[in-house]
Amino acid sequence: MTPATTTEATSPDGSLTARVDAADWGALTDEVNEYGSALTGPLLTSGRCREIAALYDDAERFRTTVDMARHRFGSGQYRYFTHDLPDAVRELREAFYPHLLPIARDWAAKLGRSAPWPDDLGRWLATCHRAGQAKSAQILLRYGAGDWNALHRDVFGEMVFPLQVVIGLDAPGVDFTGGEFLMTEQRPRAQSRGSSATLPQGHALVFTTRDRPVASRRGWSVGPMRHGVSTVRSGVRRTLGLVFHEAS
Ligand SMILES: O=C(O)CCC(=O)C(=O)O
Ligand SMILES: [Fe+2]
Repeated sequence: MTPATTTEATSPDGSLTARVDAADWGALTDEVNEYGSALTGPLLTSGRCREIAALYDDAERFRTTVDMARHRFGSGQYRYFTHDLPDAVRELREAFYPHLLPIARDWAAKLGRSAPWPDDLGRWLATCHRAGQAKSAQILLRYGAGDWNALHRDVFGEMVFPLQVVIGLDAPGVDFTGGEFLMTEQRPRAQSRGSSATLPQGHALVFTTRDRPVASRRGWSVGPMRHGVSTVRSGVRRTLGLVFHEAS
């Protein structure tokens, strides 16, 4: 057998940017426009997922740890990374941004809103900082049996990017059961519509942060959305959350 090259051995999933770029962004964009969310397909190897999940125990990487039950956010724990992001997390966030940007701008145009997001993610983050949203919003989450995430929105102030990404780090049906990703969409003067997604290990889900344009008789109306996670029935479910604005 030919020995693996160094690159293959250390980085079997190749460049993360190349993996993100290789997703079918035309189809993903259509699906996000239709439903407010879409799964990318496989991006990270299980080894890479384990590596990222293992960061959870490295306390110095995080600025704060949230006990979800204490805040009545559900049950479980998550940790906010410091600005000194691990390379893989930084690369993934930067890789997604240019693909989400056209969707964000299109949504803003449909809703008659301003689109304050420059091509350069760093410049947008600097704008967030100047507006008083200066803390890292990138998180690692860990749910054990009985844990869940209440329906919510990751909005921290005026500075909002309308889409975000969550990456599954454990395998549903193998490492855990339950723990479906949940979304609701509020309809004007009607009851909400629910949807769910099983997040496979190493796949990413692109989803709506606050609201999205929904076709209505008179053009586009605002469809407010929330997301959360159903109760994990057994095992451990860990995820990486990428948000494209900063926290306060
Ligand atoms: O664990 C998940 O699937 C969702 C976590 C979440 O709320 C987020 O990424 O914003
Ligand atoms: Fe969230």
